[in-house]
Amino acid sequence: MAIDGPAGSGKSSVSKAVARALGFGYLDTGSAYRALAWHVLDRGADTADADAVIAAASDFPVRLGLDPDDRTVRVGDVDVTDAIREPRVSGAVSGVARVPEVRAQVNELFRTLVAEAPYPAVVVEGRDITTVVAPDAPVRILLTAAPEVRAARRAGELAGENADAVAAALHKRDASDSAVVDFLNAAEGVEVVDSTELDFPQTIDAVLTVIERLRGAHRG
Ligand SMILES: Nc1ncnc2c1ncn2[C@@H]1O[C@H](COP(=O)(O)OP(=O)(O)O)[C@@H](O)[C@H]1O
Ligand SMILES: Nc1ccn([C@@H]2O[C@H](COP(=O)(O)OP(=O)(O)O)[C@@H](O)[C@H]2O)c(=O)n1
Repeated sequence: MAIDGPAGSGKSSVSKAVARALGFGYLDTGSAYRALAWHVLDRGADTADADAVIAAASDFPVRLGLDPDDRTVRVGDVDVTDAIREPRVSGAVSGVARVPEVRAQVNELFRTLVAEAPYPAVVVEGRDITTVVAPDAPVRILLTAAPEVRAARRAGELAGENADAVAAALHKRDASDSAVVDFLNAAEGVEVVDSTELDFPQTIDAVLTVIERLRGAHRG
C-alpha cells in the first residue's frame, strides 16, 4: 500500500494505525531521508552541498524496521529516532532529498525492505511512493489537508517551539520538496483522502474504507 502527502497531513500516524489494524508492516520513508540529513550534519557537512551529501550516502549504515509499534531508526549503532525530528534536521532534509543519486539509493533500500518483509503487506508512506517507489501498488492514496491545518497539527507536536516558526518552516520545506516530486496533486488512479474536516479516527476509517474497496476490486 502506498500513501503520499505533504508535511503534517497525517501520513505517519494514519499509516501506522492502518498497519496495526490490518496486521501489516509500516515503512516511514521520510525517516531514511531524515537519517541521512542527520548523518551529513553529524559529519560537519552542509546538506546544500550535493557532493558532500553523496559522499555521506556512500557510507550510510541506516537501520530501519517495519514494525508499526517500533519507530527506532539507527545510523550504525547510534539511535537517531528523536534527533531526526528536531527542527535542525527538518530544516536540512530537503537538501538531501533533491539529490537524484540519493533518491535512487534509498528507493533500492525501500524496495528491498518491502520484498523481504515478514508481513502480508507493508504500508509505505512518503512523497513519491504512489508515483515512483511503488506505482503498481494495489492501493495508492494521497493524504492531504489544508496548509493551515497541517501547520497547526505539527506545531501541536513540537511543544515549546514557536507556532509561527513551525508553520513557516513546514511551508518552506513543502515548497522545496514539491519542486522535486509532485505530492500535491494525485497521479492517475491515486485516491485522495482530505483530512481537513476529519478527526484522527475518521481519517483512519476513511483510509481503511478506500483500502477495503480497492482490495475488493483488485480481487475481482
Ligand atoms: N485527521 C487528523 N486530525 C487531527 N490530528 C491529526 C489527524 N491526522 C493526523 N493528526 C495529527 O497530526 C500530527 C501530524 O501527523 P503525522 O502523521 O506526523 O503527519 P505526516 O507524517 O504527514 O507529517 C500528529 O500529531 C497526528 O497525530
Ligand atoms: N518518499 C519521500 C519521503 C520523504 N522525503 C523527504 O524527507 C523529508 C522528511 O519526510 P517526512 O515524511 O518525515 O516529513 P513529515 O511529512 O513527517 O514532516 C521530506 O521533507 C522530503 O524532503 C522525500 O523526498 N521522499
